[in-house]
Amino acid sequence: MDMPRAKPHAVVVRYPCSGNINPALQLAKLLYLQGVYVTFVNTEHNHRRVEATEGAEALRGRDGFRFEAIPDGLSEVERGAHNYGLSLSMAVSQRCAAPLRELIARLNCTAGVPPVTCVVPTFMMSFALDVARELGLQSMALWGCSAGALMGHMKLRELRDKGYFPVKDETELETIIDWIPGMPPIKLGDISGFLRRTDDPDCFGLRFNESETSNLTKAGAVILNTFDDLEADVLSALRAEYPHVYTVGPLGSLLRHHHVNDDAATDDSTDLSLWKKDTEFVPWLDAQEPRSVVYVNFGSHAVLSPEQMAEFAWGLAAAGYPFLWAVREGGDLTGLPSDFLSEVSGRCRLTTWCAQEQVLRHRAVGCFVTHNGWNSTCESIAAGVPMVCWPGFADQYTNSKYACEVWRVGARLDDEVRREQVTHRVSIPGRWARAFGLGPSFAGSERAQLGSLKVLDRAELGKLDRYALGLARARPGPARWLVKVFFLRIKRGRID
Ligand SMILES: O=c1ccn([C@@H]2O[C@H](COP(=O)(O)OP(=O)(O)O[C@H]3O[C@H](CO)[C@@H](O)[C@H](O)[C@H]3O)[C@@H](O)[C@H]2O)c(=O)[nH]1
Repeated sequence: MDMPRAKPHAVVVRYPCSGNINPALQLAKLLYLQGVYVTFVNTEHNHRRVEATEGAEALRGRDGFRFEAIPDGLSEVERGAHNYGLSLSMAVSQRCAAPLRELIARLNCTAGVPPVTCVVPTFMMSFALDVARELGLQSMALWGCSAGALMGHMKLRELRDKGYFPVKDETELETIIDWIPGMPPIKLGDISGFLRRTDDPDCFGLRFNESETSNLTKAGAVILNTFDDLEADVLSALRAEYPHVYTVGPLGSLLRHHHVNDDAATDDSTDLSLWKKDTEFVPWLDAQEPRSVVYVNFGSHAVLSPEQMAEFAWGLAAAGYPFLWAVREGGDLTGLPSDFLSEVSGRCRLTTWCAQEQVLRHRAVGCFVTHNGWNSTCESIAAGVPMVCWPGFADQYTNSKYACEVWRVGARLDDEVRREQVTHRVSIPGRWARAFGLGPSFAGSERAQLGSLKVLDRAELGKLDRYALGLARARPGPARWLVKVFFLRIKRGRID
């Protein structure tokens, strides 16, 4: 008599920075909703942080979805050091393989838990791909950034070989690179923020990104949190070189689709955060005019100097719009000029770490001043909110380039931020909104100023979201792969 087949069991291992937590959890939850047993692995440090912000209950998991933790290999001295991010990358890549092996062995001996069949690491966790190969397991790597950023990263070695970097001075970052397949002509400095490191061309970050990108080819499949209609050209160029590249995004949209259609998905206990999420801004937002609020949030890594804080503060103040500004580090406002808060009293709401998707989807929000982390970029596009872009490192320059020049849903700030430019840029979407009758008034002369910025309206942008959802239901395309091929392959053990 045939024994019933055990459920496939995916171990999702995410890089321990906050930007990864949402897409990795969304993917894990989608796998779970497709009947895959999921173990979601945090580092012990982040596991404790999530417990502290969300409560132990949030990590309890449920039948078929468990949370586990492995050490990140970082000593407390290293954790407190200035270059914490680099030490973390080094420690994770060199010291986490053994704990992961032990975890998989323990899971395989746990009663009621099906044997592990697949390892799903996020980018920068390629040690997990080696562990999978060693144990004879399938593997898929989640690239949490855009296809454009992946193509740029894939070309780092070639750029080095062709002598484009190390750059001698910053003007060379303006060099236009027009030979990367599928990509529009792009400034060297927009291909990856790491190329901007003129002081240390051999920096660990750049080398690590280079090697981790080429290690992606060790995975049975590389899955991207994007969708074909957003990045058609670069995706087809990528697939010509790497046939195992698949699009599964926007993961947030797909999950929302499940929330609508699947009662089992409505319990959202896999939505976790490393910071306590502020939702107290909601009544304040409710009281604002439609599309009148400028939302400012530079994600989980950016640390602004006091001078940059002052330029943003006075630039926002002069624009005259109400604004919601996330100032991290436990609400440390020491960087803000002392007379600033009294100047903007009543139309400024400060927060620390907020429920960003909720903010972006609120009718009062008309513009997003962002660092262009990929998740923020996708969330803004899906919510139909135009962006004012101020990228700071890594893939954020590529995302900003696409947002401003390819999709034309954003306007870029200079690297050296100036208050006048902040005022001007955040005003564009506001004026544009009024032009379309969404705000109180429109002065005809302003239309000319809008000419250079073709911002789509919220309804048009919302189509992107709906289109992605449509694909999930019926149409051939990226989400079809997620829903059908991906899961069937995992279930049948045919990822190769
Ligand atoms: O107050 C906040 C701020 C952010 N978020 C969420 O946190 C995530 C932030 O992700 P992202 O916009 O990608 O920014 P980072 O955290 O800075 O992301 C890192 O990881 C990304 C890929 O996952 C890269 O694209 C970025 O360059 C890198 O900085 C998003 O889902 C936001 O909704 C909140 O919920 N509340």
